[in-house]
Amino acid sequence: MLITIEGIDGSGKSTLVAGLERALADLSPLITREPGATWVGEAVRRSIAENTDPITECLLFVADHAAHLAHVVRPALEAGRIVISDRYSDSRYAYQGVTLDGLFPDPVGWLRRIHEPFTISPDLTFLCVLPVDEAETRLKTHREHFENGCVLEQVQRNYLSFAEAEPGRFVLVDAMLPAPDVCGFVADEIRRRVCD
Ligand SMILES: Nc1ncnc2c1ncn2[C@@H]1O[C@H](COP(=O)(O)OP(=O)(O)OP(=O)(O)O)[C@@H](O)[C@H]1O
Ligand SMILES: Cc1cn([C@H]2C[C@H](O)[C@@H](COP(=O)(O)O)O2)c(=O)[nH]c1=O
Repeated sequence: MLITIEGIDGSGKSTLVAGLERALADLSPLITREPGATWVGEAVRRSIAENTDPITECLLFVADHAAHLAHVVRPALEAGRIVISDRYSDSRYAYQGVTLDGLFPDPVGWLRRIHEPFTISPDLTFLCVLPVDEAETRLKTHREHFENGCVLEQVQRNYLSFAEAEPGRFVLVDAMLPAPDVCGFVADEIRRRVCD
């Protein structure tokens, strides 16, 4: 089973994933992330730090996804593991849907088409939803160029439209709740789906 955790920067994904690793220890899930589960993630981090042009950056994120699938996600799923990924393909559709906007028509459609031949769709996606001003307050210090209120508003709008289009896959998470409650809600939902 492939489970993904999505949401804007500062919405509590990493905190949630750390909590799930403890709460679901008996299920031995493989915990992973994008970008950064393979060496390609280092190139992605460099492109973010250097404010590379949006197409180069996007293709590096896609390369990171391909390497993540080949070397981490696919082998774990084939071994029967539950995989929980902090960000996955929906991050591309939501963020690069914004950064590529205006460069050519329908960037989200293009992103979906280039993923479709090789990606594995998640079985379940938890979308952490948080007002952008609260996310900005939580981020406080280090900011990447995506961590700009205006960009994050558009990214969150994209995410919510994806959730509306695929209600069977997406579960909305109220990220304003205290961290232990967020984790408890998601862990219960995962256990319920695993037992179904
Ligand atoms: N439910 C919560 N309530 C209040 N603060 C929280 C909650 N969850 C996380 N935080 C705090 O908010 C900040 C951002 O959380 P976290 O790093 O988990 O977000 P993230 O979505 O992984 O961010 P990014 O995408 O930028 O890596 C951290 O300081 C964390 O301690
Ligand atoms: C996977 C992915 C990520 N991003 C953006 C989102 C964040 O601002 C940064 C780094 O992610 P982190 O969770 O804060 O470590 O990259 C993106 O634009 N597109 C993607 O596909």
